[in-house]
Amino acid sequence: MLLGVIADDFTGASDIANTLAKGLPGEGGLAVTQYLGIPKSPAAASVEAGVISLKTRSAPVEEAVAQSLAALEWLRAQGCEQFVFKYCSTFDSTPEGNIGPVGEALAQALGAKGVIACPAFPTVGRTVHQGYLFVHDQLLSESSMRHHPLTPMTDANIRRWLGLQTKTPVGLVATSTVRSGAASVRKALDEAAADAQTLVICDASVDEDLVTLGTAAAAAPLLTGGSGIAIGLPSNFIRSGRAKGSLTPFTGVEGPAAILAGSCSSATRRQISTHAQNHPVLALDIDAIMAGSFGAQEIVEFVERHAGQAPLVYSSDDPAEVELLQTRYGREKLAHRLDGLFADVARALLAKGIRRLVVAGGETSGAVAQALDLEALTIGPEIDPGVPILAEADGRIALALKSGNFGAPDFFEKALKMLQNGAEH
Ligand SMILES: Nc1ncnc2c1ncn2[C@@H]1O[C@H](COP(=O)(O)OP(=O)(O)O)[C@@H](O)[C@H]1O
Ligand SMILES: O=C(O)[C@@H](O)C(=O)COP(=O)(O)O
Repeated sequence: MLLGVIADDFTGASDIANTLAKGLPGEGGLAVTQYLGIPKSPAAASVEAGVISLKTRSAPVEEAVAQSLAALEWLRAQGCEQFVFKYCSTFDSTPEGNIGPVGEALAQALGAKGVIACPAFPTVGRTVHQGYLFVHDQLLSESSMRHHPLTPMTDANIRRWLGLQTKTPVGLVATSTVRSGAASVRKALDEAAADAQTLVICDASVDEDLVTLGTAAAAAPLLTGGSGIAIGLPSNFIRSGRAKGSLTPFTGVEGPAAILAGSCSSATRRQISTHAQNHPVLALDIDAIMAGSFGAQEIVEFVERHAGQAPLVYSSDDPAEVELLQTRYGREKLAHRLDGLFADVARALLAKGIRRLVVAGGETSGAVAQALDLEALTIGPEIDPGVPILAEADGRIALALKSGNFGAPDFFEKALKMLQNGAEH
């Protein structure tokens, strides 16, 4: 294994696995496997990039650090030469963490300073200018991310926000330096290192900026960022002859299907209303769930009753209702209960022979994937930017784990078709 990625949630892991598998146009990507948690056995010899999905984005800081270091150890034991810490393109974190503490702990373990920190993902509108993160034409703090149920993002100055989380000062490499080329970026990162800066926010607003950052970091032990930071990395390995440059084939999986959505993001809510126009949907009654009068069994019955019609079950709600429910039940208790419910539903559906499953939301996907006890998934074609098809090696089940904010309004129908037919939907 050449490249090891530690991702702080499961959808984010799919997102960067997709970037690495795709590579640059005309060059091909790396042979990527997404692991669900830290594997218990060694990786297959054919794997060039291993992406470990953790569920540490909203975990207590010490737990997130410990799990990330354990993932680093496993990847080191597989022979990785370089490591990436993948977090969200909207920098999902709180003033306590976990981007800062995990980034600093990994850097310390690898003896790295002047480490790139760049959440930019221009394809989906995430760009960084002078250390300020934009979501399309809005500052992060003016976007719908200010209402996120677990990590409300209220400051777009991510250098300042990250500074609240770190022990060492946070640097900045601005666009003017990035546009001067990889050598200038390298020099700026070396200067940052000499100045005791561990993490350095790097501006990027187009893919070419990210390729420049990737080239500048060809020999760096550690990079951190969104999936965009990986755009230039396969090239480093392919051009130096260390990787072949390949595309993973996927032929499709036939059989029962379902969609589960726990994401409350505006993109997911739009996808739910689009899907509801011509498919059966079940909106969960949260009060009934919290009272124990409605649960996994009723949900599975709904899915079975609508077999063949792409049934969708969702807990998603608008920010005002989410706030109300959180006040009523407590933010963590509610999220824990809903994540657990989706996990129970997924386990029951798998036992009943589900073959295609689409899940919306990072925390929700983490809970579901853990419940399904899947260890390693290969990466198939991209459904929408940042969301690939995932398949178990033995072909038992194909999945799409969709980041809350990703995907076009018709994502759910398109995803189920692609899980069935491969790239031809
Ligand atoms: N109606 C709801 N009210 C409050 N919290 C909810 C509701 N529905 C889902 N949640 C919780 O909100 C969180 C959404 O996070 P996540 O699944 O990561 O979605 P996203 O990818 O949009 O961030 C989950 O922990 C989920 O359990
Ligand atoms: O970087 C991104 O935006 C995604 O890969 C991601 O991590 C999104 O997380 P969720 O919205 O919690 O799924």
